[in-house]
Amino acid sequence: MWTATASRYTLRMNTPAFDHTLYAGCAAQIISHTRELAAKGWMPATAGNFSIRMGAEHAAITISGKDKARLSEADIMVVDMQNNPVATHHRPSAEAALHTHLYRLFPEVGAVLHTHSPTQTISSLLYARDGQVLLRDYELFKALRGHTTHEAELALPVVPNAQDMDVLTASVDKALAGRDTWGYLIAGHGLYAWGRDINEARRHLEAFEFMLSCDLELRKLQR
Ligand SMILES: CSCCC(=O)C(=O)COP(=O)(O)O
Ligand SMILES: [Zn+2]
Repeated sequence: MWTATASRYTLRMNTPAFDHTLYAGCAAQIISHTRELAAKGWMPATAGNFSIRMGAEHAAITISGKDKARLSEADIMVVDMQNNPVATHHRPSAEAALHTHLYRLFPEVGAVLHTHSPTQTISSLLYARDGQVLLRDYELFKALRGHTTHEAELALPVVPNAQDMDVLTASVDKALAGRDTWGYLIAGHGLYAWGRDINEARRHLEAFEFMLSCDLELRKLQR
């Protein structure tokens, strides 16, 4: 009886908390995308955070405060869907709650990317009062999953910034209700974009960045 109990205990102790091979693959993808986007100047001064879903219960995510231009595998950790660190004492991104919120809300979401480019930050401040940026007639709508034509109007939500993640998550919940979007802006802060995998999330992020930069240029010309 004692032996059986002991061996069951040992078995549980040896069970890994997550699939390490899957984690290593996710970490490699996060590292290459963060490096490329940091090189564009979209992640200054340690800003931004990236994650990839690892099944129903876990996500690989950047550790808080790291220089996103110089990440190595040791800078990527695993959290559960309530933002608790898994098998590590590291602290996840200060905005991990915004990532897991999207994974809980949308089962098809496989990756979440957050950057702080100047264009994203300026647009988010310009449109903070409106609560959205209205984008019209861009061919690049077709880079967004589910969009097949430029003949459309797309509202990118803008939520107020907050340091309290419960407050911020509640604002995002409200802004996303009944809306079909692959991203949102946080005022004075930056852009969140997501997709079924990291390549799709990156495409969505770049499409939003491009359309927001066109919008800013148009505003200058129309003055
Ligand atoms: C230095 S930028 C302020 C924090 C932030 O907005 C961000 O995106 C990075 O925070 P993290 O904890 O993920 O490093
Ligand atoms: Zn941020």
